[in-house]
Amino acid sequence: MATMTKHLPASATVAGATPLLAFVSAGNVLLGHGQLATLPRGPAATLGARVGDFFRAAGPEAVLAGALPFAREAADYLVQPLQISRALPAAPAWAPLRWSLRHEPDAAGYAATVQRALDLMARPGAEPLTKIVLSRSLIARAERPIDLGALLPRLAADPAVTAFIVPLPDAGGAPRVLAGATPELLLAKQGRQIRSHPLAGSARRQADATADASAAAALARSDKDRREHVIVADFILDTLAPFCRRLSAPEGTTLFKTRSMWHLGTAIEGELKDEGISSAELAALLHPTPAVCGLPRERAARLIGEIEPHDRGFYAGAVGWCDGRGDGAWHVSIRCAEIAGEQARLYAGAGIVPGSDPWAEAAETGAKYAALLAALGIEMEEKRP
Ligand SMILES: C=C(O[C@H]1C=CC=C(C(=O)O)[C@@H]1O)C(=O)O
Repeated sequence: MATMTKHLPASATVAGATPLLAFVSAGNVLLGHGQLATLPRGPAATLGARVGDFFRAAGPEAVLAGALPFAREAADYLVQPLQISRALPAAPAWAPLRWSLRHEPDAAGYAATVQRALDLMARPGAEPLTKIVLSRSLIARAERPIDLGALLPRLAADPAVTAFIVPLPDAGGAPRVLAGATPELLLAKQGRQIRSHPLAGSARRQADATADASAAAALARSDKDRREHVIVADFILDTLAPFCRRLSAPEGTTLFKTRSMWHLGTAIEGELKDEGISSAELAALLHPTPAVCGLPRERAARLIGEIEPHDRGFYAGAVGWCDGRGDGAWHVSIRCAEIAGEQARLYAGAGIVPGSDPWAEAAETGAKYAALLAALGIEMEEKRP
């Protein structure tokens, strides 16, 4: 049986201090304070077994929360908080920061990578690449450390997202967290009931109401975006079907909006055959879906590793929590940044299918930074040269 590491850091204190971890969505708050234990770390394929061992020892009331990295083979980081609270404490005021910004790559470099992927897709091969999600990152450096307690309510200002802050494993420098405002539910489980709400297919929101409605209507009609989306919804339905006695997407694909983006979304609901399977195990099976990786999954993941200039780390992974009954909620870790001290590394990706326009995809990734830019108080305008 896997062993647990237990330690009680000096910061293991009370509700009210900056939490160790947080999930905040409309009407739902889960804050974890202090770190009681760490789940032995491992790859996605062993998460279900490790979580099962953990709760057999820790009992049904315990909670594990944390992050799965993008790469299925890389080690996850889940912790058991010492204390849970369900209300947001009064937040410290946000003190505006001065920022220096560096793109990795910039829009032109990203568009060139997209073109490379499109060329690969056009080449006939034994294992055709149907979709790949390519990302880029933006390194933002402030003159002072970023105040996570003040950032959390700013991330949660949009009721359409789940704001989150989760600790990341020690990398030698300042303590690291992944903080974000994700709109995408990978998997939620309560008893036998499961839900997933994949998103793929995007358009930037517009300030003018008429232009905004036209952007949404164009997205709903877009063949490229619908193809991008259907691949994700079908992958999730196919992966979950063997575990379910009922599984459906009752409303079909609909438009979903955050404050900065329109998306195509599909609300999937199901009833498990065996409610004993944990939400963590199901999330680890689904992850990474073609909303962040591609199809076929292994080929897309390999190519992402080869052609993206940065390591995704915990971006485009999953963040969430699970209790001893297996209930829990796991979200796709997008619209997020890895934050350590005064630095935030923001990430944004876009799904590429035959017919994608490299510059339009670069603009889409620029738009997807908006949620984090607004929360961090960064003004950025990226112009096509
Ligand atoms: C990969 C990201 O978004 C995914 C989720 C929604 C829409 C997407 C798209 O239209 O490409 C992406 O699949 C990201 O925000 O970094």
